[in-house]
Amino acid sequence: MITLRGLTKRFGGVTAVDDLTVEIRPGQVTGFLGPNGAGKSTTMRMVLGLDRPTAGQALVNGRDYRTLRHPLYEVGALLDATGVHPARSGVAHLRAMARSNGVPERRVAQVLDLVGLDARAAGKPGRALSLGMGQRLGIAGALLGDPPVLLLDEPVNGLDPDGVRWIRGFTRRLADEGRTVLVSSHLMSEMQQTADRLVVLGRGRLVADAPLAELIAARPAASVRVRGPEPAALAALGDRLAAEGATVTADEGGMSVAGSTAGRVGDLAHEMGVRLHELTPVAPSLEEAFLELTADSVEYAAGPTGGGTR
Ligand SMILES: Nc1ncnc2c1ncn2[C@@H]1O[C@H](COP(=O)(O)OP(=O)(O)OP(=O)(O)O)[C@@H](O)[C@H]1O
Repeated sequence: MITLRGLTKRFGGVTAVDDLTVEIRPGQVTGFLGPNGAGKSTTMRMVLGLDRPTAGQALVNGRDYRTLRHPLYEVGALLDATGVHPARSGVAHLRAMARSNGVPERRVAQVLDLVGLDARAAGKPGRALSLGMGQRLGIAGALLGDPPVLLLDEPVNGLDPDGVRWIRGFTRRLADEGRTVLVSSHLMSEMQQTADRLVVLGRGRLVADAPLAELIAARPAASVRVRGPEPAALAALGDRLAAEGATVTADEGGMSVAGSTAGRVGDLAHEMGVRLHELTPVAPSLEEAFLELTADSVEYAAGPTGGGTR
């Protein structure tokens, strides 16, 4: 379990994370979604004790990271690719990590096995690792202490389709084992494939916190597609809808009606005796819904003060 309470981080004049209160629960993959610069990495860094909150709290299993006696046993993280020294092998990296955290060395072979890295791959120096192997190694490191909580920051960035599939399957398995799994991404399409629940950030603020299915269902219908065999009757229907305040755009074989509902268009067509062959609500794509949710922060990211330095 990860608990954020009023979590706030300011860097000079930039509020990277703004009064964030949310609970990330076990047994689920929680997608942490937001455009670049929304504050996802900063939030994860505060959970891991790498950045100190300006205000509020970030708790792992009810405790501040800095008070955990054996943090590797409580929370594992993949923050950036691997952190493996270019000249050091993956297995040497994991052994050093295990030693300095009081994890028995036999666990190294176990985690390599879990992430599907064989001895040959694990024996390569950091500089010879592909991005996909580097991610697996990073996740192996996160799993060394078999922690109940895992944070993965943009784990699929730059991976090939096989690597992406592997990460998706693996995060699912970790959640099914009852762990708390928080996975960040700036891509709605990615989260759609991975997450049970979404926590959406925009400009450091909580924009949504709901099951994925609920967010999908809550998307408003952007417009209604209407087709019929009688152009004149359809045009009359369009005029009535426009008079009610809808925006009607004629297109081939029919029209598109925004600012009304399929129910209203259908009722009116019935009342006017207009034959219809199609009446289809057209929902915006999830990507569009996401952009809408985070529109403020997108503007912010594109604005003159958006691209601050780390
Ligand atoms: N150490 C720092 N010093 C100053 N500003 C920072 C620092 N770290 C982050 N920021 C700023 O805080 C804001 C949030 O950044 P953060 O990296 O947390 O966002 P993000 O959602 O993880 O985006 P990305 O996917 O691009 O990493 C940005 O405006 C960023 O420039």
